[in-house]
Amino acid sequence: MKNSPDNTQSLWQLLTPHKPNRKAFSYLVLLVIIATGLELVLPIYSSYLVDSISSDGIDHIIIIGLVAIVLTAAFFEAVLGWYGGRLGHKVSFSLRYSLIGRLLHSESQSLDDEHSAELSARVVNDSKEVKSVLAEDLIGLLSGVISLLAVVTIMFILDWRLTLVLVTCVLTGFVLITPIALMMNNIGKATQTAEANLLKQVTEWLRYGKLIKSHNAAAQLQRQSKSLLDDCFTQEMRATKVMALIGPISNLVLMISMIAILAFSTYWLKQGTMTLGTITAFLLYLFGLAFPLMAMAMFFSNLNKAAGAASRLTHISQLKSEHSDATLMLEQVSDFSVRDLTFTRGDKTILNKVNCRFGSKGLYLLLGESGSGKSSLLNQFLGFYPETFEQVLINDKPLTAYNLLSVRQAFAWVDQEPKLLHATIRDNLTLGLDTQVSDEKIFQVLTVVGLDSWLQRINRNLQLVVSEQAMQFSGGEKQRFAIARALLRQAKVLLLDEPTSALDEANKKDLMALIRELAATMPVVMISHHLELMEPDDQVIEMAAGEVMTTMDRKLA
Ligand SMILES: Nc1ncnc2c1ncn2[C@@H]1O[C@H](COP(=O)(O)OP(=O)(O)OP(=O)(O)O)[C@@H](O)[C@H]1O
Repeated sequence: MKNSPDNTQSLWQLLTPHKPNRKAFSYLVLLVIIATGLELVLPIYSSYLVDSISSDGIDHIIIIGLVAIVLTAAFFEAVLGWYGGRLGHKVSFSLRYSLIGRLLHSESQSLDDEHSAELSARVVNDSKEVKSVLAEDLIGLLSGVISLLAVVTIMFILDWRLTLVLVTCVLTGFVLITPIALMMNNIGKATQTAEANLLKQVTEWLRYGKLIKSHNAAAQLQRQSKSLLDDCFTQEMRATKVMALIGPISNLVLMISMIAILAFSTYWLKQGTMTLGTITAFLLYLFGLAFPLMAMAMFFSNLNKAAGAASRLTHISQLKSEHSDATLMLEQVSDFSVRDLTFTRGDKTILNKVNCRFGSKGLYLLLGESGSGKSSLLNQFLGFYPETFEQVLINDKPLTAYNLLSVRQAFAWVDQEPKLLHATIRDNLTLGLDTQVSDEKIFQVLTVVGLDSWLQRINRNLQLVVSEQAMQFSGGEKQRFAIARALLRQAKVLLLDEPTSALDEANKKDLMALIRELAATMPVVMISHHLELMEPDDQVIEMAAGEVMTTMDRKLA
């Protein structure tokens, strides 16, 4: 993934559609002003309290006032934390929702070079960086700026000499801390990349757990994980070193400021040009300033991290979405074909000037050696490749004319290795269906595809979760299950990619009988390597090296 040249601009562009509305932002600013204001009132009130202590003690009303200010300040601080957090979480929700949508709706080829686990890590982790800069650091910055301006003004009114001392100390602290905090920028980006790599590898290894065990590769891969973990460790240690520097430097600046203020104020107190109350207020403001200053430094550091994350998320948010703005709905399929279709990937010509036509019913066998382009030809009808839409015709109209969703509703595709989601049997079977399907209908279809004994074995439990690793299906059962899923969609065309490859002779025969039954009412295009499956009425298309060699109604002798 490329980093865009201006990361901060990427962050802004990424957030623009998701940022809180003006009203919500105004409430946030109002809360910041109230909470910060109350915190600023406290030192002035304390100064007043100290100066009003006499040998008779102190007025109760003044103490009650102090408690009221402390409690109200605490209350508003809590409300601000809650409200700011909520705004940040909402932005994160909206951002993640749109990124997930973009990934799911993107043109399938745009993800060809990406790794799914890395993309997931981006959507989850990078958006977290963006959120924390909004939910936490932005509030810190706002209250920090307000505090700083207000405190310096109040102090200046209280005593300009001591203010000059304080401002000098604060500026020194800022000059020392900011460059160190900015070092976090590159570290943050490197940490995110290292973590995304780790997640990518671990996900892959867990997904193929049985392959790894069967190849005795567990120990080897665990050793490989060391270098990924080393990478994470190195970046995390760099961050820890920077943070370890920031803490003592802030403390040092705070201490020196305190000593300077105490020294000067004691001198001016002895001269009689300053009261004890003013000194109390200054010391409290000094403590109060430490947090906003740190928060401001953290904001700029985290802003850089978020901007780096945003440049990667922008890549996702700019993925090209599939075209589906055509309004013509595909209701019936009387024929479908490809005309002079050439399909390339990089330098490779996968399909070369292919012409073939399929009718409204019957079984079409797509034969050819491995790699001859059979699957690529079938995939053209599913609208995966916009560049060939004009050469793919349904009812003599190009694919561009049709609403893509209706095309995919009409063409059911059963993959060479049917994919089942980690979800219930019911959810797998009704994937993408808007209408409610009754249990009876599901049982009936499963029986039609010959899965009745399998159904008994799972106690007709449609809520059973299909596990990623457990073998709840044999190869043949999986194929049948995928065909049942296609039938439930009431598709008009069935595209089958080697459905018999995993089956023994008896199962192959049964499944072929089912396919032929279906082909009596609808077109079924089936990829196969097995010539012996052919029957007299089948139509055969033979492919070799991306070209159609023959299309014929082959009658067996
Ligand atoms: N997206 C792609 N990018 C690059 N090459 C591709 C892509 N899709 C297919 N190919 C290549 O095109 C060729 C044809 O692939 P295809 O899967 O269509 O063949 P096939 O006849 O169905 O093979 P098999 O019978 O083994 O399934 C293969 O060499 C494959 O590697």
